[in-house]
Amino acid sequence: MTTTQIHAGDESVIEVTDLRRVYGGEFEAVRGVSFEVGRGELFALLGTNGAGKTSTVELLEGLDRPAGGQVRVLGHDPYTERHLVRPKVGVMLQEGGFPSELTVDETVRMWAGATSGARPGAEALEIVGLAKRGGVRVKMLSGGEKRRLDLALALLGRPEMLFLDEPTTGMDAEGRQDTWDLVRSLRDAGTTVLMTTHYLEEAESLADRLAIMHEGRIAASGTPAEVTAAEPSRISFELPQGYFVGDLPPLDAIGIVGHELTGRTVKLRTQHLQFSATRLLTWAAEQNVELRALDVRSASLEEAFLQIAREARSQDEPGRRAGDRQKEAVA
Ligand SMILES: Nc1ncnc2c1ncn2[C@@H]1O[C@H](COP(=O)(O)OP(=O)(O)OP(=O)(O)O)[C@@H](O)[C@H]1O
Repeated sequence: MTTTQIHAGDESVIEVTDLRRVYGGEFEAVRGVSFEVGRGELFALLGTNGAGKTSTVELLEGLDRPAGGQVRVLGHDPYTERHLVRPKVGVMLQEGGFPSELTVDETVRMWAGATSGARPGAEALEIVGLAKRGGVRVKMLSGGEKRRLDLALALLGRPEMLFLDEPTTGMDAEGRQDTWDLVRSLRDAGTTVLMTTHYLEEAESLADRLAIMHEGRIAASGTPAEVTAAEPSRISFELPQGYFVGDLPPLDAIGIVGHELTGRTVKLRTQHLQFSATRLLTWAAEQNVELRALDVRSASLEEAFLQIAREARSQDEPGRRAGDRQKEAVA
């Protein structure tokens, strides 16, 4: 899928049109990105390292003037009308950067002083599960706890719109799950959320819609189901004793677009999972054989992401032959 424009529902909280960002007058980190985020939606921006996610989000936060294109957040230009946008927006940056000698309580108080209509600090700490850590110096917090503190600060102003830049980096599995529950509950309460993440499972679990960036452009976009639907599903099993791959029904006739044999384990890829699996199981029943270690699954977002990244890279290398790309797709 290579959609470059993403449409939100009825009311757009974020509208990005042909956005560009250039560093040092020559390096174009964001090269014509367009998408919309609707009110109450959770939108995830994914991408390879250096794809331009942070560069894009910083423009949405009004930290720089775009080199080209347009950004509207809550109906305003976040750079020239920052004073109108900032009070309604919560931002959790990748690096919080608050003084590490202060305690958690002192940090929250300091931040609340600079936030209009701030909720009580204790309430923000309670929401993120840091209520009992108020007296601890920031430098003594674990990486995951620091991310929770970042989130508490972003929530102080009861934001309509929340920017989360890699919100669960450094958290253990439980902390990550708690943060996911929290982000979901904020979204369910009507907060619009735009997050970047390296964890594809996080995007798959949380995002209503997402975009995958590669080298400054959107390479794929849609709901997690739409993005993964374009990728082949997998069927794997152990070849029954005494059988060879050639004994299976003709693979192209049952919708298989790629196969691999490792020892006796067969891995098949198909765009028509139900059709291929039914034909294969019918064959097994007719042969009266059991397909041991049978595993049938749709593509995960991770597989879709890796494939999109591979395709994007191969398009960057026009000298590569189409056959090479096919081999990679089968692997
Ligand atoms: N201040 C800067 N000056 C020059 N180049 C920059 C600057 N900030 C980022 N870049 C470059 O712009 C590109 C996009 O960077 P950006 O941080 O937006 O990517 P990202 O998708 O957020 O990456 P990551 O997943 O690694 O955080 C990278 O090539 C990066 O090296």
